[in-house]
Amino acid sequence: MLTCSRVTRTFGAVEALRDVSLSVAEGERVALLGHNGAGKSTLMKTILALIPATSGEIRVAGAAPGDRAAREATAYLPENAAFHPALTGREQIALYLRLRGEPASKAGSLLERVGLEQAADRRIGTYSKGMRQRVGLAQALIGRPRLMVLDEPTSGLDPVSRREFYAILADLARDGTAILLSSHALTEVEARTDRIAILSKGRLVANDTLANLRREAGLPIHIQVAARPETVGDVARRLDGTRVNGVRVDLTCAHGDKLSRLGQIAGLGGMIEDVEVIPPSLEDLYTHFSRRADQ
Ligand SMILES: Nc1ncnc2c1ncn2[C@@H]1O[C@H](COP(=O)(O)OP(=O)(O)OP(=O)(O)O)[C@@H](O)[C@H]1O
Repeated sequence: MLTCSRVTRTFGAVEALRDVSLSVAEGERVALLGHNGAGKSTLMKTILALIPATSGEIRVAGAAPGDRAAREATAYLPENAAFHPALTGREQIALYLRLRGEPASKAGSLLERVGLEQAADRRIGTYSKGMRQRVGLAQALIGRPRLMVLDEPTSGLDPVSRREFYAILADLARDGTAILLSSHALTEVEARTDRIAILSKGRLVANDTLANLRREAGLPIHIQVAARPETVGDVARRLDGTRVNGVRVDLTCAHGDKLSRLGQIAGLGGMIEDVEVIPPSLEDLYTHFSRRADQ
């Protein structure tokens, strides 16, 4: 649905994007991660034809950005979507529907889709930030887009609103919508997107599933072993681990040694109460790939 091939964008001496190649298939949710100034918004703007790329090629649903076919296929939710505070949710969505040449009567079903049916006839000025983001999502859903570009859609949302927001995105992806979203909140995209793309100083330094990135980075895995209080000293010694408190022993091992370490732990039988395997976090991977690109 979206392909970016070797996209570069410069602003004077600043290379905001350098040679970025990235694609998003139908039904795929891709998280675009990067520090402030990494180039996320610039990439989104070139995809939307709000600014041209300096070089490289972008295709949206087979068309060039800005072409009618590409525009019809694409929806965009900017980071801080602003709506008229005096309008109700229904009036605001009806306005966008009319601008797009669609019947205003569709506003109700769009607002229902994003869970705003109860508040549809209240003024947006009385909405919480989470509710305003939902209005933004309802607006983005007009015309059944095949590609959604969402710039930090969950910033400022509480955990419950975030969960609900991602549940709506999961439904859309199941229906075949391709989703590209940017985020600073690394942990929240872990289980909620299909692929992670990391931009660092304008370069794409990682682009794969979380499982593959973990394998590629080869960062150590942490294992927390809960031992019986009377055996914890013995367990720490036998596993050559670190005793953390009265009952816990922590181990660190390479990805390839995980199974043999778990076998060792299982061999201690009744001395062990529980085992927790903690893979490298997305934060660890993010740091790893950003640093690696700097070397
Ligand atoms: N119109 C512009 N003129 C000059 N420089 C720009 C312009 N737009 C972006 N830049 C520069 O390009 C680089 C990438 O900016 P961009 O806004 O794409 O980053 P970002 O990853 O979206 O950051 P953030 O997370 O802070 O939104 C930055 O160095 C920024 O200062």
